[in-house]
Parts: sequence; C-alpha cells; structure tokens
Amino acid sequence: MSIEFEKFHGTGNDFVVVDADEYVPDRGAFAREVCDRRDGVQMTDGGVTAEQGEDPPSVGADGTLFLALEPKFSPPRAVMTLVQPDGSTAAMCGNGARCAAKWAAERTGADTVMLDTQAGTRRAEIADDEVTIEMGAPSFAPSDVPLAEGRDEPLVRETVAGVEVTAVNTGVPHAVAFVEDVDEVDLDELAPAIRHAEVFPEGANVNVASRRDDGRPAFDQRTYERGVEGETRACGTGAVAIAAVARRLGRVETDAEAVEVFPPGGRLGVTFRGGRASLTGPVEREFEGEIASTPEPWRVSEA
Ligand SMILES: N[C@H](CCC[C@H](N)C(=O)O)C(=O)O
Repeated sequence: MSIEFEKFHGTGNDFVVVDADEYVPDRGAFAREVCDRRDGVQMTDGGVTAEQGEDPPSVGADGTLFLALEPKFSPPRAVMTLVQPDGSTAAMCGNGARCAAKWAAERTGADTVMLDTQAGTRRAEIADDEVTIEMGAPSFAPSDVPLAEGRDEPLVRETVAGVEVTAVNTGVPHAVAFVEDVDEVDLDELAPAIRHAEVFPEGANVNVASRRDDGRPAFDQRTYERGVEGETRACGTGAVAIAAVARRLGRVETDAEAVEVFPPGGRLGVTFRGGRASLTGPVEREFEGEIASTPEPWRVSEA
C-alpha cells in the first residue's frame, strides 16, 4: 500500500502534506523517513511536477502536515497536525498553516479556510500565491511560553547560555536575540544550548534578528527549530516572535502595525491588530507523488 502526498513550501519552509484519509500506520516514523534531507521525499518518488520554482525541488522536508478536511462547512475547515522530522508533534506552525490553507483552498475552491491547530482555530485567507493567517496574541506569560516552574516573571532581555534573549509564545515557544548582523552568527553553535536550557521545559525555537536600515520596521531573521534540530529557510511563528519582541523592547514603535521579516527564504509580513498578529507570505506547491507505506507501530504486546 502506498501513501499519496503533495509537497509545498512557504518562503522555503517546506512540508510534505498528506490527507488524513490516507492510512499512515505510524506518523512519527513516516515523518522521520520522508523528511530526511539525504533520502527523504523527492520528485522521483513517482513525482509529478506541479509548478517548478527557480530552485530545484529539495530532498526531504522541515515537517509533515496531516490534514483532515471538513469541506461541508463554509468556510471549509481542516484539522492540522504537524509531525516534525524527529517524530515530535508541534502545536502550531505559521508557514505550515499557510501551506495547509493553500492545500485546502485548492481542494475546495474557497478563498477562506479555518484551520484547527493545537494552538487554536486560525482563519486563513488565500489570494493567488499569497496566504495570510491569523496567529493569535503573542504571550510573554511564564506559564504560556512555558518557562521553568516557579518563574513568575516573563523572560525579557535575560542571558541564557551566554546570549541575551527574550521569550515569547506565538503558538510554540520562541527565544529571540537581537544581533548586529544575522549572517555573522554561527547558529548551529549558538542555538542548541538555548534550545535545551532548563528555563524552557518544553524547549524553544531560537531566533536571531537584526534590524534592516531602510527606515521601515524590518528585520533579517534566522531560526534554529526545535523538532528539526537545525536551521530552516524560514519560520512563521519565529517571524511573529521577532516582531512581537521588537515591539515589546521598543526596537520598533510599540504600536507598530506592520513589521517585515526577511528569513533566508524570502519575505514575511507581520501585522498587529488589537494585540493579535497575522502573518502573510507566498506559498508554492512543488510536486506530488506516492511513497511506500512505513511500518506499523509497535504493538502493546511486543512492548
Ligand atoms: N516552522 C514553523 C514552526 C514549527 C514549530 C516547531 N519547530 C516547534 O515549535 O517545535 C513555523 O513556520 O512557524
């Protein structure tokens, strides 16, 4: 039995998308296999090119999205489950949700889609190749990030593993550090100790950001992701985290409504209204294909 998939990316943050109707015996094992950057999914897996971008389609992915479409509602809904390359599940993913919305829009013809994520229900609007998704209100509250038990103050401009960071939850936990130039940072060297620091009992995604000098509120971004355990070409919850922390620290006007964020994979727009954020950026369908099924999970009797 084989499993049909489609491959999407949002600003270079790429996902294998699988209809939840497909029988995938063990989602963690499946994600570990298909996301592998050396021999995970690729166009030759029975792949049929959709629209090829300028870059050759990549091997593997930053995550797997299992989408259960409920097309009878207006707008249509989809339950989104992100399973990461290490087999873990994350509550939210900004770029993944934008890809999920595009997938649901292609199947239903709708230009608005409601996505049920573990971080809450999010409305997405699809306009050609741009998708905007509600991201909720970023929270600095210690129990929301979450921070280590017993902490009752937000973690703002504190040194963690030698780096001054601020912690915020934008659907998943993030640590944000402002630096002079993101390209000068050795992220693989700097990030793991912050990602695993005791103050983050569930771990954290680690972002470095530097202000662009073009007058507008704009930042360059690089993100090391939990679950990928490495750098990705873009991170949507990370872009919102950078914008929210920049507002809190006065690096942009505290009430700045629009902040642009430039990860290596492109441009993301973050907009705030009444404390709630939304995220806009391009989404592209790369290819589709079929892969052989992965093994069944362990049975209780074998444990
Ligand atoms: N790339 C995602 C974030 C995935 C979340 C994840 N890496 C975690 O918190 O474990 C984004 O666009 O928001």
